[in-house]
Amino acid sequence: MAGFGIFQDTIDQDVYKYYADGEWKVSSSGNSVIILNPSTRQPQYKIQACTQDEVNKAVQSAKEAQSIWAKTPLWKRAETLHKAAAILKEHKESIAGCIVKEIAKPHKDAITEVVRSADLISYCAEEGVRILGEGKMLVSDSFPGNERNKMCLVSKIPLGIVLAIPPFNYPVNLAVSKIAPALIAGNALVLKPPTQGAVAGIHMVHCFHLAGFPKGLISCITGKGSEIGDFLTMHPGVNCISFTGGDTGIAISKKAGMIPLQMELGGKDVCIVLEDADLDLAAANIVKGGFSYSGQRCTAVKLVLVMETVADVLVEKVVTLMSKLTIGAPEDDCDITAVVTESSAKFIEGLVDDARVKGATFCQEYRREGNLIWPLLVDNVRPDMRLAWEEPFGPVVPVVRITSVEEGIHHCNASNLALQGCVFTRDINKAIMISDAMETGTVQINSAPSRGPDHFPFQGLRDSGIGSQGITNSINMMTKVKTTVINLPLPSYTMG
Ligand SMILES: NC(=O)C1=CN([C@@H]2O[C@H](COP(=O)(O)OP(=O)(O)OC[C@H]3O[C@@H](n4cnc5c(N)ncnc54)[C@H](OP(=O)(O)O)[C@@H]3O)[C@@H](O)[C@H]2O)C=CC1
Ligand SMILES: O=C(O)[C@H](O)COP(=O)(O)O
Repeated sequence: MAGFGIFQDTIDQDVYKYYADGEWKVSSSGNSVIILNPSTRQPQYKIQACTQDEVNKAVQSAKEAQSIWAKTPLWKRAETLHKAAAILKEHKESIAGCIVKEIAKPHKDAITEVVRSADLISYCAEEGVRILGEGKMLVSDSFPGNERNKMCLVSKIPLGIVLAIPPFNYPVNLAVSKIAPALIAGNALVLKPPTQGAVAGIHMVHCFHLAGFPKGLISCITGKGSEIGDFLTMHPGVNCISFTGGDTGIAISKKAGMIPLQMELGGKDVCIVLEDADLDLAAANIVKGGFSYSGQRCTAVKLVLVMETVADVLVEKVVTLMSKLTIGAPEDDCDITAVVTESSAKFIEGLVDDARVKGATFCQEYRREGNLIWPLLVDNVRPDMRLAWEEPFGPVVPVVRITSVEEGIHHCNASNLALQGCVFTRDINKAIMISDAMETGTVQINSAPSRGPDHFPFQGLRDSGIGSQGITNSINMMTKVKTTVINLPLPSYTMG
């Protein structure tokens, strides 16, 4: 249960503490932030509103801890990460319980998120041992005009302090996808968890605490992003920012200093369905891709672009499958649960109203109670409607009927968001050509967009991001290359 058993140090009366210098602490601000339960819209948890001074202190102790951690053998770093993974898995129920209450994720999906996160940490530890354990040696005589008198040893070194800012929808998984690569690479880590999801994040950080990392190496600074975010992202002590979220990331990238940035931002993932597609497969993927976690995934199917000739059949199949979705409480494992906040529900409603006024066809009656929105397929969406371009981040999927593949590709490439996309066809040659023409970070052929498995590269083009995630890419991104050149007095050739 949240805040009990091994987690009792994380809470002071009814306010969760923040974590710095190896200890759970109460903020000197005397202020807390209330987290509302999306389903009940009642206060569920309280977290500390940290001060700038507390950020400064956390950064200072991260700096000291990092120099110790950088001297810790790689196998030992990996061993400590494996330990954290095991503790996390052991406490999956408590952590999933927080996820259910804070972000209304269905219980079974919350459990999957925690287990997936533990596996990510372990995989990252193993991958780190492999890729950081080996370097490169270059010799000078491969470049014109040189003899073999210089040997260049290339290795990867830590950046220093990585600032991790994950979004609400995967408060554990998208936090560890930043924490584990940062740590295995020898960095210290400052986490600013999303407010909605912070308590799950605090429980997860406690698992790292119990695993025995040096004090100060990891900290968890809580508070509203709008209040403490700029101070953190512009902090001179931060050497790298790994951020996942919405347009906030664009603003951060403009304000941050000359440090590496990893930005995974929004998506408007299209699903192109051709005449020769397996329409049952496409329909099943549209429903799974569009409505899992009520559409609150950056990789959700956010626009169906279907050839007019098969549109009626596809829409009918999707509507039939949608009628089987259960709607209600995350505790009951319902498929569709309340969206994260009231402002999110209102935003989604605004998109739906716009489509209604402009003449789209509603395949179901629009229904909303509080933050709970019933799943909705909106057919005959046209490019002048907001739903054609904006991401609802909710259980609403628009359908645009197209008369040519080129029209679909054009729509996909005209969007400022370019995370993933998918294409359904039985013709692999067409699939490859369409995939090549789609200017997005990833194209899935005959399956809905998806980030995982977590070692696959994951990236967005245009406003969807900077850099690439995925375990290997994140480890590499959180290191810098260092070279040491051995200069010989005379050229030396092996066996020469
Ligand atoms: N590409 C991807 O992998 C993903 C993209 N997303 C995108 O994220 C959006 C929804 O997630 P959401 O959490 O609402 O996104 P936000 O961008 O609102 O928030 C993301 C994180 O940034 C923090 N934050 C807010 N303001 C600042 C600031 N000024 N400086 C620094 N940090 C700040 C938030 O904290 P706080 O909660 O305290 O405000 C939160 O931790 C959608 O657009 C979605 O597409 C979501 C998941 C994955
Ligand atoms: O945050 C998100 O929405 C993700 O990065 C998507 O992950 P998923 O495809 O595994 O749901």
